[in-house]
Amino acid sequence: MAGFDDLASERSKAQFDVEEMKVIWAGSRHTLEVSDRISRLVANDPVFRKDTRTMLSRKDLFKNTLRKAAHAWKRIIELRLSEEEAAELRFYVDEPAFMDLHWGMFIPTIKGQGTEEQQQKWLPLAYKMKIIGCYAQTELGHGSNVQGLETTATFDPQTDEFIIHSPTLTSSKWWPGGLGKVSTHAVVYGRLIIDSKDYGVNGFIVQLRSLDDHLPLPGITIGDIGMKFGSGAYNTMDNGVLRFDHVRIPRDQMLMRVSQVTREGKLVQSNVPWQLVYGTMVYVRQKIVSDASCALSRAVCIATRYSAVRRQFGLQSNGIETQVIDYKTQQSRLFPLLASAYAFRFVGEWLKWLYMDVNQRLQASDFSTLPEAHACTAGLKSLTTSATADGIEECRKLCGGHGYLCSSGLPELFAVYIPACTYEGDNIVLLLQVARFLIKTVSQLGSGKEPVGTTVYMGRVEQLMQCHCAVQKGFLELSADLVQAAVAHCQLIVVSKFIEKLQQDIPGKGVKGQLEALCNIYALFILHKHLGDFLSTGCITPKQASLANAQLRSLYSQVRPNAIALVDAFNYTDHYLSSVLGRYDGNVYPKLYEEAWKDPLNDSVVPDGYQEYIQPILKQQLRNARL
Ligand SMILES: CCCCCCCC/C=C\CCCCCCCCCCCCCC(=O)SCCNC(=O)CCNC(=O)[C@H](O)C(C)(C)COP(=O)(O)OP(=O)(O)OC[C@H]1O[C@@H](n2cnc3c(N)ncnc32)[C@H](O)[C@@H]1OP(=O)(O)O
Ligand SMILES: Cc1cc2nc3c(=O)[nH]c(=O)nc-3n(C[C@H](O)[C@H](O)[C@H](O)COP(=O)(O)OP(=O)(O)OC[C@H]3O[C@@H](n4cnc5c(N)ncnc54)[C@H](O)[C@@H]3O)c2cc1C
Repeated sequence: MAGFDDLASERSKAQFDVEEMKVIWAGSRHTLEVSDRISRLVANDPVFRKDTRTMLSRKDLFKNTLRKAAHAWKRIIELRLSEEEAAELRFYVDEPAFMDLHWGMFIPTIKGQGTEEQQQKWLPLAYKMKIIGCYAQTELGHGSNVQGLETTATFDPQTDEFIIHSPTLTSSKWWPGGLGKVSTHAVVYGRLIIDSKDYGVNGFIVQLRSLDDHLPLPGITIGDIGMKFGSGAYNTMDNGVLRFDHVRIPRDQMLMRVSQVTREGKLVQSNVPWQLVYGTMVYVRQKIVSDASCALSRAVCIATRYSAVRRQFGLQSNGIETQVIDYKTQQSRLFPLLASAYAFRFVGEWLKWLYMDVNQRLQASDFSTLPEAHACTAGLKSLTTSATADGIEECRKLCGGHGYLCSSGLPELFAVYIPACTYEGDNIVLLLQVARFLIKTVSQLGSGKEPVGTTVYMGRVEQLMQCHCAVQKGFLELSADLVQAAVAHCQLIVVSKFIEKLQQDIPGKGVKGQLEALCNIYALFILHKHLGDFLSTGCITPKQASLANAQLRSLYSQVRPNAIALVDAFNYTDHYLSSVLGRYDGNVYPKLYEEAWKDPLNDSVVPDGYQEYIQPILKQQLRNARL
């Protein structure tokens, strides 16, 4: 039968050791073992089913998410899962929920911005989930412009408290995940006011709901901000709205690693840079880059398997049509995405290392690499999420009409993924940060300060000094071009990190060869996409451009027999993929047919509403016909 045979035959053609590639993708043999074990644990647990998610009402969907989160937490305790295993469990449960913000932002903020004492007080409560926290920064009126936040935290020396207040409608906190219905606490960002003087934005731990009956505490108005894009998708999350009416908190609930307010109301700055108030965002952006390769590889896995099963036109001598994966146009759309998934995986690994390195340095009061860590996390978050969002949509189109069905898994994946281009920093705003960093680096070239890290190449480009003079005349005027320059800088990082990966010891028959092909596809595809820029700046000649395109076509042919094995190496379970088109066994058509009958519309042969709305029309037509 088509599908079973097709994928089995594809797998037999692979020219490399798939099991070794799985290790490369996972990062290590140990990580592969953990991820494989936990993915099966989730797939075999009926509480974690997700096949009806897109058909549930918001209330049912949300309650079901609470059920899953509680069950996940129970399993984590019962099985004594390590932090690594718990994170894998969250990944395979595959459902955005309040837990993400509690573990992913609330706890890291206390760790990064709290003093030792504050950590000792709050972290044990948070780790045991005796309190549940979220990250309340964005307001109705300001998200990107953090320094424009309006919430106030005014010090009252009489009582040794801060008074947290929302002075305007636009100062209402708006968007924080987990806030709407679940969180008992939040890190709230607001303007520190002492003696009528504004000292800018700082973080404060604020209790929102009673730990007894979950009702909002006095002075607090709180709720969910409403349905978001798509069915299922991010609607499992209670993104919330929050207003404060002169809510009092003890002074020691201001996060005081960066600056402290004394009992007398004096502001004392510590030796750490004030930018550490933005530290959680660096951490989460780094995480988002790692996650981009997961979302993209998932879409690519579905589209690649389906492209090998789907046949259209080109009747062959044996009487069967051509697999759509054999069309060069399909390959030229699909294989660059396959290469991007691998490229993002490796740059994500590197970024994780960079983040750990900067953290270790921060502990030792070395703040020198913070600007680069900020630029890299901001830029790569922007590049990888934009490419992944576009890539998922391209995979939907690569699957033709069936890609539009929820049962393909692609619509929900797209809907849940696209806010990544906005949250944790709008992608254009973040690229402007990279542009500023690049301009600053260029401006220091003449002063003898050698560029380091990802900007080391700048020391070799003489024309850059002239660029700097031009940019000095108008950063805002040139910002659209500067954003392109920032993207180019980030692409260079992605390609360099892929090349560095290839320089490592890579065991397994044929594995290195496949990765080299993918690396070359990624680099040449980027060149192809921006051919105009490369030609107009004289970086390459027209002859080189045409050679590069010929090389790209030949690389597609090289990857073609290995395509299915390259997506098998992601080691995704059918539960995780949740796609009829991407099934491991390729049994697409019978399952698509079966799936259709599960739709609630098919519960009855004659639909609800027939007698009210359809029958009268039909009868009317009958009368008109008689007339
Ligand atoms: C079903 C359940 C299962 C249960 C299982 C349970 C187990 C769970 C286990 C694990 C789960 C873990 C899951 C983790 C997942 C985490 C997912 C999170 C999801 C994300 C949700 C989204 C959250 C958000 O969106 S939060 C809000 C984010 N907001 C933003 O990003 C705002 C963007 N704006 C800014 O960052 C700034 O305003 C700005 C940078 C744009 C501008 O800043 P500014 O006004 O101060 O101006 P400047 O540009 O002048 O900057 C000044 C100076 O600072 C430097 N700078 C800026 N930013 C930073 C930084 N971040 N770090 C360091 N330095 C920075 C800048 O370069 C300037 O420096 P100069 O030297 O040039 O002065
Ligand atoms: C699903 C989701 C979850 C979220 N979770 C949280 C959370 O848990 N906690 C939290 O605090 N926040 C959260 N947010 C908020 C999120 O961080 C902000 O929406 C994000 O930072 C973008 O800010 P904004 O909405 O103000 O966009 P805006 O800044 O209003 O952007 C609108 C447009 O203006 C452009 N723009 C803005 N400034 C500039 C500039 N200087 N130059 C050029 N163009 C510019 C942008 O590119 C964009 O096109 C979440 C958002 C979403 C969508």
